[in-house]
Amino acid sequence: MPAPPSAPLSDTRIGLLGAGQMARALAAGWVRTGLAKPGDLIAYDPSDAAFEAFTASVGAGVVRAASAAEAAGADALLLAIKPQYAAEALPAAIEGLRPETLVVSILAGTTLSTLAGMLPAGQPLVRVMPNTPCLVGRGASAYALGPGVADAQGAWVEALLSAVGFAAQVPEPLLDAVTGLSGSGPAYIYTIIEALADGGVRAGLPRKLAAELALHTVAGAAEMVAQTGEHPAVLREAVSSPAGTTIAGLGELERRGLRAALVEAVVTAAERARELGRG
Ligand SMILES: NC(=O)C1=CN([C@@H]2O[C@H](COP(=O)(O)OP(=O)(O)OC[C@H]3O[C@@H](n4cnc5c(N)ncnc54)[C@H](O)[C@@H]3O)[C@@H](O)[C@H]2O)C=CC1
Ligand SMILES: O=C(O)[C@@H]1CCC=N1
Repeated sequence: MPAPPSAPLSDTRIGLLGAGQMARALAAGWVRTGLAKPGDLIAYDPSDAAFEAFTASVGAGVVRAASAAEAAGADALLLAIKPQYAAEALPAAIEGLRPETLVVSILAGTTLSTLAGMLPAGQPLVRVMPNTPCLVGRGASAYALGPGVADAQGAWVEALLSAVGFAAQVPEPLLDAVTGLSGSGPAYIYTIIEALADGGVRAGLPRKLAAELALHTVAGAAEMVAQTGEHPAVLREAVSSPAGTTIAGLGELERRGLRAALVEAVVTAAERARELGRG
């Protein structure tokens, strides 16, 4: 598990521009791990429904900012709006930004250079690609620091992301591939869990049991890779008896192209992130 956050981190007020799915997952994860108190989170979202869902997930005491500028007046500002709305939403936030406020963007595709062009010159800026399992402390995030980010600010971002899962610093050009793999990846795995359960039902299991077995099989297999450090192929071979059931099932996966489908899903999502970045 990640190291606990240090005391100064927990004193930082974080503004959020947008309080939707990903903002909620991060903020609830920070509160859950003790990194932030709900009252340190100041969110601006024009949607009442989004803010209500945010409060329900993160905890009573989160502050609803009356304007984007108010949220931007915190010590750091998380940009958690859709990439398509950035140009429209950012000017309202800029009024509240102080020159030293760290801006942390989770916008898919939108580059540091594009964001810098929409912010005051020299504003410290970090681009992050998190994923929704941050909500339960099992996120997978990567981040790239913009020019002018102080070492302490970089360390703060690393701590912020490590508190809710795995975090890695990468060169910015890799972030679109990160988006295709871990940003979008939870959705691929949910599909796999659902399909495994459907298979169980087709093979005769009651739905509830099939869903439980599918979930624990995926979680257990991931934990095996993590804890043994073995290559997945080695672990797969250990399940596959000669002329047994597994090799018969794996044959179907190969024939129907599961491996190629997953590779193409990641590559296509990464390309879509690049397209979003081109506007
Ligand atoms: N959902 C995910 O799994 C991930 C999403 N992201 C990124 O996170 C960002 C947000 O995505 P989601 O949370 O999925 O979207 P979402 O639609 O759930 O949340 C966006 C929120 O922004 C609000 N909003 C719209 N206009 C606004 C404005 N002018 N000022 C403030 N808030 C405004 C909307 O009401 C909405 O609640 C996107 O840029 C996406 O690329 C990154 C990683 C994973
Ligand atoms: O689907 C999307 O565009 C966002 C970015 C990564 C996950 N969700």
